[in-house]
Order: sequence, then structure tokens, then C-alpha cells
Amino acid sequence: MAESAQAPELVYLVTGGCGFLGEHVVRMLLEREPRLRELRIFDLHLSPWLEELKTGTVQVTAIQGDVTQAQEVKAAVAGAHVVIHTAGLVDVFGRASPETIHKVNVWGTKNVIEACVQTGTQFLVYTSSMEVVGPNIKGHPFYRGNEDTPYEAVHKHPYPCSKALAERLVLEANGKKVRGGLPLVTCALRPTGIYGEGHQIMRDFYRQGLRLGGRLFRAIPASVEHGRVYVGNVAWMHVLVARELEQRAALLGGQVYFCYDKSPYKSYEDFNMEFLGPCGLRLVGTRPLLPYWLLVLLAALNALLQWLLRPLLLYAPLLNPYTLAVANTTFTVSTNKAQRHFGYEPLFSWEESRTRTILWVQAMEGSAQ
Ligand SMILES: NC(=O)C1=CN([C@@H]2O[C@H](COP(=O)(O)OP(=O)(O)OC[C@H]3O[C@@H](n4cnc5c(N)ncnc54)[C@H](O)[C@@H]3O)[C@@H](O)[C@H]2O)C=CC1
Ligand SMILES: CC(C)CCC[C@@H](C)[C@H]1CC[C@H]2[C@@H]3[C@H](O)CC4=CC(=O)CC[C@]4(C)[C@H]3CC[C@]12C
Repeated sequence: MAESAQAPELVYLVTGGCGFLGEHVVRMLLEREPRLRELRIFDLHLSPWLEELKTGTVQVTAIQGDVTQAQEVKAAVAGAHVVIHTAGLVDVFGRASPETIHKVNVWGTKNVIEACVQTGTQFLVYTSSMEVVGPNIKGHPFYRGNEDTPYEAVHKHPYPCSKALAERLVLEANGKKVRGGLPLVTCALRPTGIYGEGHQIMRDFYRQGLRLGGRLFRAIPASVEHGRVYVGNVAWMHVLVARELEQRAALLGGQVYFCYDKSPYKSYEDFNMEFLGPCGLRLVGTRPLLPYWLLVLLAALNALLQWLLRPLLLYAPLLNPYTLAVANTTFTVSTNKAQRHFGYEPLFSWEESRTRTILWVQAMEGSAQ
């Protein structure tokens, strides 16, 4: 993949390319990867906006497929130079079964690795998550940690368990010989909580606030800091690391990188108010309105109701014991590893990330503006 002024020659595949992050990766590649000849977008559900991308100079190939189906993955990977594997089942609310989460996130990743090996694709970037580290079930804080900070990573919930297993598979595959005899070069990016245009949970909070007459009620102390990163910067990091994997294979291969930018350290709710505030919502209370023990009880009640109602309907509220524990445990990163290893600098400043997100919320149907 040497830099050249020749005609674009590279074929990229983005799995999960129609998801929240995947869409940003796809658009970023089209904007900022001049060596791209073909961009393959592989997803279980193809989005209508893909059509508008097909009018440009890069060949955009939409592939409806399932990462759990080895043959579908292999067919999509064959001939690609780089795979960016963002597809995953992001579920911490109990919507999907633990088996399904494992199947999509772990087997799906296995299939992607195997497809690279069998077809001769040499470069694989995996979207991991901060959740492979923590917060752990003991609620230990991870304060301004980096990739080398010791932390007792103990997982129970299917989602972080699956991401941790998948990440391990990706890292262990680094150096494996692919078809043709060259070594596979892999790395994993670990975003903290991603925000920005298209963020479903932000949308849910906004709609809930509108239903409650423009108010949200504080549930988590303002002192609990939660790491957040803008989706455009996460996408940029994927594009950049994918570009550098060949040139710096020895340094980047088998490595993990937290995704970071200049977004401020705040509690989950206070951070959301950076966007929802200018859109007309108010966060009521300087302290949590309910005592923590009551939230724990409500979360447990929600879990019980989910279990009892499962034969009849899907009850999956935002509050459950796991989400409460994550939201209530400080987890922030402070690192420059991506800058040192592959020259990453955030593409979007905090101000720009904030403005873009606010404009997106304001444009939402039923907006208070
Ligand atoms: N949203 C967040 O805050 C964070 C997300 N991540 C990771 O980033 C990745 C993308 O997450 P989001 O964009 O937030 O989720 P998303 O749900 O918006 O996107 C995931 C995409 O994967 C596709 N997909 C799911 N199952 C599939 C299957 N069996 N075969 C093919 N495609 C399938 C979905 O259709 C969707 O388009 C995931 O791997 C997630 O674990 C990591 C850290 C934070
Ligand atoms: C009402 C509750 C007290 C608070 C609800 C907020 C929660 C829904 C969210 C708080 C923290 C979020 C998670 C965090 O950002 C880390 C994540 C990383 C991922 O890889 C996937 C998403 C998530 C688990 C994210 C999910 C929502 C929260 C639990």
C-alpha cells in the first residue's frame, strides 16, 4: 500500500457500515482516503443513504450479509486489502439473548479473521470497546487511565464478555499467515462512550426529556466522570490506523488503542446536557433526586420485570443493574498512544464536535426548538 500518485487501487471493507459508527467510518473513508478504489459496506440491514454514495468516483458496493455466516463474510472479504470490522451487537439492555450477543460479536469476529486468512487479506482493524477493560463489576474507578494502566478487568455481562473475547481473538491473530504467505496485521481500537450525530441513546434521552416537559432528573452524582469521544474522531482514528497498518506493521500489529479526543470529563448526564441543554432541556437537581439504594432497587426490579415479562413482551428500559453500575463508576482515559504510534490528532475540536451534535439534535423530529 505504498503512497503513490497512481490511480486509486485499494479495496476496503467496512462491516457494520450502516451502523452509528460504521456510517461515519464509511463517509470518512470516502472523504479522506484518496487511494480508495472500491468501498464495500457489509451489514445485516442496508440503509437507504447508501444510494447517494454510489454517484461518486469510488465504487461503493453494498453487501447485505450476516457476520455469523462464514461463507457470506468470506465472499465479502475476498479481494479486500483492508477490513474495518465495526459490526457488532451493542446491547446492555437485555434486548438480545447472551447467546446471540456471543454469536454476533465473537463468532462473527472469528469469521472475519478466518476470511482474512483464507482469502489473503492482510490488514484488519477491529472496533473493540472501553468495556473490555471496565468498569468492572466491583465498581473500581479507572481515572485518566491509559492502555498500560493496571486494572482488574472482571466481566459478567454478555456484552463486555463478548467484546473482550473478540478483541483477544483479533490480537492473537496478528502475525498469522494469510493466503499467499504474508502475515496478518491486526489492531483493536477501544472507544469510550461514543456520541455525535446518529447516537440512539442521546435520541432516547432527548425524547424522554420532551415527554417530561423539557426536564430530565439527575440520577448520577456529578462527580462520577465518564469517558466520551466524538464519533467523527473515532471514525478518523479508524481511517488513520488502517492507512498506517502496512507502513508501521511491526509497531501497530497486535496493539490496542483507546479512542480519545478533547471532549471534557463529566458525568454521563452532565455531558449529555452539553447538547440537550442548548436544545431546550434542563437537568433538574444538583444532586441525584433518588438515593442510590433506591436506584439499585429500581434497577433490580426492572431486571426482574424483564425476566417475568419475557414470554409476553420485551421490557428493556435504560435502567438495569449493569447500566447503573457503568453510569455510576468513574471511567476516563488519558493517553497519547495513538498519537505516538500513528500520528493521530483529533480531526474535530470539542467545540466543533459539540456544535455538530447540537445541530443534529435540533434537527430531530419533534424538536423543542
Ligand atoms: N456506541 C458506543 O458507545 C460504542 C460502540 N462500540 C463498538 O462500536 C461498534 C459499532 O457500534 P455502534 O455503531 O454504536 O452500533 P450500531 O448498532 O449502530 O452498529 C452496529 C452495526 O452492525 C450491524 N450488525 C449487527 N449484527 C450484525 C450481523 N450479524 N452481521 C452484520 N452486521 C451486523 C448492525 O446492523 C449495525 O449497522 C460495535 O462493535 C460496538 O461494540 C465501542 C465502544 C462504544
Ligand atoms: C438511567 C441510568 C442511571 C443511566 C443510563 C445511562 C446508560 C444507559 C449509559 C451510561 C454509560 C453507557 C455505556 C458506556 O458509554 C460504555 C459503552 C460502551 C460500549 O461499547 C457500548 C455502549 C456502552 C455500554 C454505553 C451504554 C449506555 C450506558 C450504560
